[in-house]
Order: sequence, then structure tokens, then C-alpha cells
Amino acid sequence: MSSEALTPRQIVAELDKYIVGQKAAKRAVAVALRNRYRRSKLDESLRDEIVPKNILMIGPTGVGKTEIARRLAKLVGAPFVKVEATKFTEVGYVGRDVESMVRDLVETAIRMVKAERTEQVRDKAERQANERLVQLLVPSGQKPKSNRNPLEMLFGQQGGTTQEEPELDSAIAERRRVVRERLAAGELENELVEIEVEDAGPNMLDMLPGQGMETFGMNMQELFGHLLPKRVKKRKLPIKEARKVLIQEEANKLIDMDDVIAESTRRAEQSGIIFIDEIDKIASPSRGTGPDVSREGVQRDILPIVEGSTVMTKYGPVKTDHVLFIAAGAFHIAKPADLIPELQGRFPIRVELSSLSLDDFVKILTEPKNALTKQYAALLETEGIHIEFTEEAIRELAQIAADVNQRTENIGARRLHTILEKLLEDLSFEAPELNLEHFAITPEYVREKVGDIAQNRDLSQYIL
Ligand SMILES: Nc1ncnc2c1ncn2[C@@H]1O[C@H](COP(=O)(O)OP(=O)(O)OP(=O)(O)O)[C@@H](O)[C@H]1O
Repeated sequence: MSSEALTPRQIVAELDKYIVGQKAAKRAVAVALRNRYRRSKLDESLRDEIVPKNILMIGPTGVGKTEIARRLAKLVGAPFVKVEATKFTEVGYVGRDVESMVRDLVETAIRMVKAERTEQVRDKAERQANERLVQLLVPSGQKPKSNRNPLEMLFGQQGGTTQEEPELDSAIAERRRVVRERLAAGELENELVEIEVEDAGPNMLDMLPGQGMETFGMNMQELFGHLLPKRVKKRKLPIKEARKVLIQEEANKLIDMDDVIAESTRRAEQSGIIFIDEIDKIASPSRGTGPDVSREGVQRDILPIVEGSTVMTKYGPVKTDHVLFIAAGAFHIAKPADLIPELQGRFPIRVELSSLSLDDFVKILTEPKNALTKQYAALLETEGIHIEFTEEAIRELAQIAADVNQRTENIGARRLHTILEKLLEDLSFEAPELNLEHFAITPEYVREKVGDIAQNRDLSQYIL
């Protein structure tokens, strides 16, 4: 079954593999996603009438808001971007900048689609790259094409060659055959070969002042870049590196870029997800003067994008009507009702995420597929050290995280990252020299490495 057709229950089950708790938020995003699928089954006339119901996630920092949205996108291969709403209140901000979120979304889609297409043509690109390597290693010995008589170019290869060439050709063909075999056998991987690579250095057009032509919805490099000669430089690389460069070049030739752009635009428009964090920071409890005005201004700028408009990007116009927006914020001071009414109306689905408890921390440390303890264990395993966290050690870690969060600032599960890093700092440093197969992380070890710091409020503010 395609990921598009996942039922809400299946989506929640998938999210459960990575995120602990936060049931309401998982259900809300699952329904939003399923509604997209339902919408795609409708008649076109009705389909365009139904706009996605955007979601407002309310909850303290570090409890899984971004993670849920990001996982959801990953699950269905949807292009995803995260922006901080406060970014648009910064000095120097101009109204149009909010549109950059849509441009970023298309860029993300382009990268995704391009990677997929590259994968599809990979075998062919690799064969062609290998053939180019053969030709580089055994050049034909002919003069450069431009010096050749055009007639010779037309007929030369078809057998109308001069007297001594057939011999030469067959000698070259034989040498190429040998090289081809040795190449396939992997015998030449470290040989050096000179190839021409595109110079990725800064381009004259990129150096134009200002924010770039992006702001005008176009890109000078794309428009006029092809008029300039491509800058190439010669580099000597080992075959195994040169092959990578050539595969990418051949893949680029095999991929239809127009098609990539069309598909990316479609994906961004139909399944894109834009996550707007810190939305509460642009809401103001009291409308009026000073920074409030600028915050409200940002809301007014964001509104048309959320309502559905067309944004010019360097890949062409992109409609935002069906993009799913997920806004998030702690709403400690401002309340959702402090957003301008039009924006409130565009985020009808409200979900609250709860603070994480000690038990949640224990689960977060151990249960998700990518749980932190599993990540560190896998890293150390590469050094031949097998670490194991005892149950009590995990509880101790969770307890320390909860304590530090309470005593300093509550940053949710992010605290676990800093604590674990500190806990394993020494082991990570010494691992390559340690002659150790097994290592048990016990509560004593935890206390020894992070206990004291956690006790000391000032220290833990900096270190944990
Ligand atoms: N409920 C959870 N289950 C598993 N991991 C979690 C959970 N909550 C947070 N994490 C982990 O903590 C880190 C921070 O979480 P996340 O980015 O989702 O925070 P957030 O709620 O979006 O906060 P902010 O609004 O400040 O960005 C992530 O690495 C995430 O994996």
C-alpha cells in the first residue's frame, strides 16, 4: 500500500515508533493527512473547494511538536520546511520575505525529486561514467574535434577512414577492452585520472549585491547563466573519486530537469508541509504600539500565504492553497486568541501537547527507533565497545533531566541530549584506545559523570 493511503490509525502507529505520548497531536496530524488523501479522490471541481485544515500546536519547548510534523512528512515523502515566525520580525525585514518559506519548500521538493530521479538512472549513469573513464585512460589519439574537417567528422567514424587508421583503431579498441575489464575488476581504483570538473566557485552573477534576484522571484544565474561559458577546471583524481563526479554528470544529462521541476512544484503544492514555529511570539496580548505593530504586520504578511496565494519562485509560480501549515508555540504569555482573527480562523485544529514526565523521559531514552541510547551504543559499537544501560541508570538519567529542567529552564526532551553527551563524553574520547568489549552504564557511573553538575544550579545552566 502506498504511504498516501495510510489510515489515521496507521499513521499514529508509525509516529508512535518515534515519538512518546502526545496522542492528541498525533491524531490531529493523522486526520489532516488523511483528509488530503480523501480530497484527492474527489471530483476536481469539489477538490479545489476543500482547503486543508491547518493545525495549531500548543505546548512547551522540546516536547515533540516539530518532531511529529517532521516525521509525518517523512512518512509520506512530503516536502517539509520549518521556519521561525520571529525571523520575520528582525530588523531589515521586508514584507516579501515571508514568501521565502514557500521558495524553500520548492527547493526541498527539487532536492527530493532530483535525488529520486538520480537513483532511477543510476545504473545507466554508472555504465556511461565507466565508459568515459575507459576513454580517458585510453584516449583515441585523434586531434580535437574542432580541428577536424567536418566531412571527416560526419563520415570518419562510419568506416570511411584513411589507410592506417583501422589498425590504430583496433589497437585502441583492444587496449580499451583490457582497461574496461581491469576497471570492472576494481583493479584501477586508485589510479589517477585527469577530468574536467565544473568550477563551483562563486560566480560573477552570485556576487551581485543585495539579497539576490530571488526577491524578484527569479534567479539571474538560471536566466542568463547559460549564456556565460561554463567554468571548468582540470583536476587529477583517483578513479574511484572521478567516477562519482562522472556519474553525477551523466545522471544530470539523463534527468529531464523540466520534468523534475514540474513534479517538484506539484509536490510542494499538493503535499507540502510548512511548519511555523514560535507563532505565539508574533501574537500580542494588547494591540497597539511599538513591537506589537510589527508583530501584527508579520501576521498580516503571513496571512495571504496561509489563505492561499501564488508565490513566484525561480522554478515558476507556486500555489499555496493546498499546502498544509502547522503552526506551533508555547503560548505562555500570548494566547491563540491574541492572533489576528483572520489567522486564528486559518488554524481551526488546536492541539495541546503536554509537558513530559519522568516516565516519558525513560521511554524517550529507550523506546523510539532512534532513541538516544541506541544512537550512542551504535556509535561506540564501531569502536568495538558494546555499551549497555542498566534500567536503573536510565531512571537516574531521566530523574536528573527532570530535576535540571525544573531547577533551571524547562527545555523538555532536549535536556536528555545534553545530559547524555556529558555522560558519555569521556568514553567517546577514549574509546579508540580502550581495550574493552563490554561496558555497563550503571547508576553509579551516571552519578559520577553528571550527578555533581546536576546538583549545582550554576554549573548545570552552562553544561547540561
Ligand atoms: N515526545 C517525544 N518523544 C520522543 N522524542 C521527543 C519527544 N519530545 C521531544 N523529543 C526529542 O526532543 C528534541 C526536541 O523536540 P522538538 O524539536 O520536537 O521540540 P518542539 O516541541 O518542536 O520545541 P520547539 O518549539 O522549541 O522547537 C527532538 O530531538 C526530539 O526527538
